[in-house]
Amino acid sequence: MVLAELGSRLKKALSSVSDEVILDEKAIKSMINDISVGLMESDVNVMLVGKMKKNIESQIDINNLPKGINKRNHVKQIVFEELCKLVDPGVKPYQMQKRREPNVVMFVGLQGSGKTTTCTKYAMYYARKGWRVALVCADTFRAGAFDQLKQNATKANIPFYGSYTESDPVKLAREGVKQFTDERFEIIIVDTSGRHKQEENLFEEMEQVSKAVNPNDVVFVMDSSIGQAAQDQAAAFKSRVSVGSVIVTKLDGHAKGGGALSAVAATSSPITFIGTGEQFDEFEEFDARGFVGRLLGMGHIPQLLKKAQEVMNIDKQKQTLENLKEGKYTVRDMREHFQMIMNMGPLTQLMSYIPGADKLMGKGAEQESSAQMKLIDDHHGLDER
Ligand SMILES: Nc1nc2c(ncn2[C@@H]2O[C@H](COP(=O)(O)OP(=O)(O)OP(=O)(O)O)[C@@H](O)[C@H]2O)c(=O)[nH]1
Repeated sequence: MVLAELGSRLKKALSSVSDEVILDEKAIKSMINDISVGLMESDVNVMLVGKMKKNIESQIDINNLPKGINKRNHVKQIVFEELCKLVDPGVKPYQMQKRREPNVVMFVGLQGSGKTTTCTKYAMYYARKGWRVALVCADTFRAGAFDQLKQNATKANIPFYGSYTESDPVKLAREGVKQFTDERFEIIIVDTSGRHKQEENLFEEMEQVSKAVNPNDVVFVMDSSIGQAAQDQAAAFKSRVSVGSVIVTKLDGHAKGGGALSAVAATSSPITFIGTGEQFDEFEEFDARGFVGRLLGMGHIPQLLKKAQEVMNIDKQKQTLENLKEGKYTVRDMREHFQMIMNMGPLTQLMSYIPGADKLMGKGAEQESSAQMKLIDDHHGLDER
């Protein structure tokens, strides 16, 4: 689970609302304080935390609640909504469109933010949903960038375009987009160069590539380890190209993730996905309510259903149901079901969509179940060979 530390801190603070014998002003104050400290330890900006604190306080008048209202649920709901506001700028991101022209998406960000890896994760995400997706490498700055994209794309089975000899990123981007447009691809992803710092050369190159390919969306990829400094970085990129969405990476490894997410939201940029690991399936759609719900251990059933629908072959399921009615369930059926569950992503991620599952799965249990799933996976691999 991403931001596990912040999650357990927030859960503990909220559980005091259920556990206190008398829910009075003092108990509420202590809960708000605990939540604020937890957020600040996750590098959320002090001003944002202060604003959230005031908003919560102004909505909870514990001594004058209308009759019939469940005090504890009322308090929890207010806290939940305010936490959602911290990571939700309320701006709609670009939606892919099925039409004659392709959806061109340009990726920008600093070097090492995870751009190239994220391009592949993004491409795979849409390819799994049935879109015809291709990748263009317009990064001529970093030696080995094309090789990396080529390797990733080959592994993920995504067509790609790039060159070992061409040094003009604008030419490469234009040619790649033209080739895939002619070949009727529906989503063309252009990976651009990064630099160590936000510097003029990077921004100029970005603007030129953007002019050449006229993207429908510009995705800014940002490493969560920079915490609240994300606000300045996102604002700097936004001021030079029309950033339409943000992907925050490496949320698996950094305690400052909360700071990064809230800082991006503060620039009114919608976060569309988060990166939660180096593997291509460690990539999640970002939905503020679902994210906060999972952080607080409330789960997110709609997302679980969506994931199941993505990997399910409905016709096959109907057949299995018919077979089950007749009492037939073969080892092949069982293997297919295990495979389907594994295609839904890491088990720990799935469990976080189930309300209260965090209580059932301690850290040891998490590791054990991933190991068990790996065993099944290995066994399945053997079977295939
Ligand atoms: N833990 C973790 N590692 C990630 C994630 N996303 C990317 N990485 C790793 O971060 C490192 C840098 O990723 P790249 O994709 O090469 O970064 P980049 O931004 O394309 O770098 P340039 O092409 O040099 O601009 C690699 O080791 C990736 O495996 C993530 O969500 N979690």
